[in-house]
Amino acid sequence: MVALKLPDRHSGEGDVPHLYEAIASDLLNKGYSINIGALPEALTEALWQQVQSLSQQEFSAAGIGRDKGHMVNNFVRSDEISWITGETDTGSRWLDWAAQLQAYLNRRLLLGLFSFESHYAHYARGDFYKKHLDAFKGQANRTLSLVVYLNPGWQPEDGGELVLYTGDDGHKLQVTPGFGTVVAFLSEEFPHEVLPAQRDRYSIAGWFRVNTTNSAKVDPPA
Ligand SMILES: O=C(O)CCC(=O)C(=O)O
Ligand SMILES: [Fe+2]
Repeated sequence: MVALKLPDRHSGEGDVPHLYEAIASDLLNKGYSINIGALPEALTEALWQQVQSLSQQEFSAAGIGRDKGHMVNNFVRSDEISWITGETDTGSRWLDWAAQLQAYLNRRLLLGLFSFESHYAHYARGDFYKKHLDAFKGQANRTLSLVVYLNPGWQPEDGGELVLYTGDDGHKLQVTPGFGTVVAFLSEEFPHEVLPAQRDRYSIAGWFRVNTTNSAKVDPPA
């Protein structure tokens, strides 16, 4: 008798269109998407291994704002970050996964996402990130925020939820930072915060940008 092997949705990084489509349709309908434990398991495991192997030296205090405006402000956020590059196998697998998501969203939603940057974040016990927006309206910088959590066995009493303010009426959602959960939201639309956790909390935060190199100069005059 021939044993049929059923495809395992989480067996590899190849089977991603289902998740990409879930994110695309959620963004279209609501502007945000929450997918519990949805990142391919092998990739989540590898990222978890990597974040655990980073030494304290490879993390630095997270700042607010970019370039000259960049400031470390422990009143707003107290986590530490480490930028992800394609120099390691795991880093490049993650960046490939994000690039495929970018390509899918551009095809499906015509978002015109152009670049992606991301970092690991470590919130030690008690760390937080107060309510903020990842981008400011009118400055076409960060368009889509993406967060993935790397915390096996997270319990409700561990805290550390992401609070996403989804409505003008103050309506909010709380997301448990559980292993492989993937959250995406339009950066200009959704204020959010990270509540203090009772144990170490690991994540990746990333942002897709549109191309801001002065399109007026590049486009031919009408
Ligand atoms: O870790 C999270 O849940 C969100 C992090 C965040 O808001 C940020 O890094 O901008
Ligand atoms: Fe944020």
